[in-house]
Amino acid sequence: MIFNHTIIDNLPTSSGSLRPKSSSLIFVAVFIILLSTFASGLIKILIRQYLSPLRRLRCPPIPSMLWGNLMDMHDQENNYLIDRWEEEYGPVFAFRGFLSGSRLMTTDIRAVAYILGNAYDYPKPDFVRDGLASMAAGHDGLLTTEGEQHTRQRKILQPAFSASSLRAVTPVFWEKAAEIRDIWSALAEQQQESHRYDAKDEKHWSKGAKLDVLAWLGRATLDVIGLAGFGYSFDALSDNSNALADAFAAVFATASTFRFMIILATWFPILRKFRREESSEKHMRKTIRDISLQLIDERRAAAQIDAQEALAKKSEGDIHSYSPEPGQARDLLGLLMRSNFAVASHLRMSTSEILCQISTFIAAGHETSASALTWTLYALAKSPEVQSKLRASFRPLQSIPIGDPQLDDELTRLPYLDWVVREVLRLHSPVTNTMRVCKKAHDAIPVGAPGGYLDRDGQRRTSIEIKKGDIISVPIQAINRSRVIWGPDAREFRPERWAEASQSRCAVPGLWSNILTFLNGNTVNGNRSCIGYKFAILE
Ligand code: HEM
Repeated sequence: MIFNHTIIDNLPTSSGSLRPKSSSLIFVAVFIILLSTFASGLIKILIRQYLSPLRRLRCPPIPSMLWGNLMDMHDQENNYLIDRWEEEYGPVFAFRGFLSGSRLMTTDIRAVAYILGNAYDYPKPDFVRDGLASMAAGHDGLLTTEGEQHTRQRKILQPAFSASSLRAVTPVFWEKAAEIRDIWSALAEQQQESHRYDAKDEKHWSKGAKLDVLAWLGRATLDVIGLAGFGYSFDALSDNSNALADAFAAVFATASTFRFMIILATWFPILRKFRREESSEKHMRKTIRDISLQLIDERRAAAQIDAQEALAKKSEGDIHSYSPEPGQARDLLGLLMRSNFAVASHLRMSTSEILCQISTFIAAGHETSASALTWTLYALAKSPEVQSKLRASFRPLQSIPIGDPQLDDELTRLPYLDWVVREVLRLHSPVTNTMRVCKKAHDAIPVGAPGGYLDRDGQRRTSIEIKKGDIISVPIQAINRSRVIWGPDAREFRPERWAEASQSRCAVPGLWSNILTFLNGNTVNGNRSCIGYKFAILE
């Protein structure tokens, strides 16, 4: 009886009132409420985990009852752990999460297609959405919304990624590519000069220069999304100590550290409120918010006139179309602002939604592209013969000046460039996996592997039983590199594979190029594929 004991402890020993101190009572009451909330939460988790049909799946050994396989998964290099598990347990198995709860992991492409094709029945788990929302100024951004709100937002934003809209932003890619080329050339020159000066040793020339390529490309892609999406100049490349670029780099670097608090907050949402926020994160959020408000303010008047003119010209039926008028801005900000004044509710976005979209697109559109470009340079540096072939394929285009649209067209028609881009994005997917949760009371996910898979009791099964609340991991990178799917050389960087008919017939349910890098979806039950994939490929 902790409660009584505490009250008795509060009784005055000599004279005075016999009433216990009210502050102690409140403290004890709060403590008991917290303890019972925690205990009932824990019991619920344990019961749910015990009843989960995923317990019937085969699973790797569990190194810790508390953290399951989570620490091993965090520490693995390049997702090879998942490859090993797939080799040992087949395309359908479970790994263990917090308190050893079973989570589904599947590389079976039919099962993955089913999960991604029913995106509103299999959304991102709440703890993932909360994490993304904290980067994106709230829960109203495209990455985190669900159902009708998500469908509406995607329809409004889609025209920003049409062929003609992307053609209009191509000069930004050229401009930033030239800028980073000049910066790197100058830095390399400086380093070589200093080597020569310091060591007076010609051999240093052959060592080349050291550059933090990922950090520089992060700055370049931040500039690109700012200009191409919102007509805003972050000047991250030209400003050596750009605070926003540094803040983004710090946020993404800390996101990759294993933190017990994050795991606990997965299951106890109240703890998310006490999450220690890095100062870089705070700074990033505040800067983006200030910039977004400034952008909204600047474009509000123009958007209002745009919307009124469109309304005056259109008949009632036309008001329900999504396409901007000829001459109207098709960049992201233009579409967002016009939607703020839309008459039809299914075309309208609130100011809070617009604020979230701006930070969503800045975050989703720049780190992923920087990572893809860094891996491209890495792959080319490791394969000098691919580098030579690629360079040779560009030579015939040397006479076409940069800025001439013919050059853009010719580049998109170069087969070797196309294979290199596909191969980098297959082998080095910047998003290595994603998570989903089952929202249906019960479901059976179909499996395509011939003969199905073996469960823990050695029984063959052709579908995966799953219950509401069960968590699924979609291992994007493991599927892109699976030897079962791509053959024995799956982990080699070999652009020529894309010339072989067998590869293009590969049945991975990806949005682009039969790889899972940009995920997939369908318009009926949720399309969560990357809306910016064409932008990224051009970039
Ligand atoms: C190589 C670069 C990129 C890669 C590998 C990539 C990959 C992905 C992936 C895997 C998703 C799905 C995430 C999930 O549901 O779990 C996604 C979603 C998204 N991406 Fe990309 N992305 C890239 C570039 C871009 C760019 C350049 C933009 C914007 C200009 C962008 C904007 C978005 C948005 C807004 C979503 C959310 C879509 C939705 O849920 O409806 N991405 N991306």
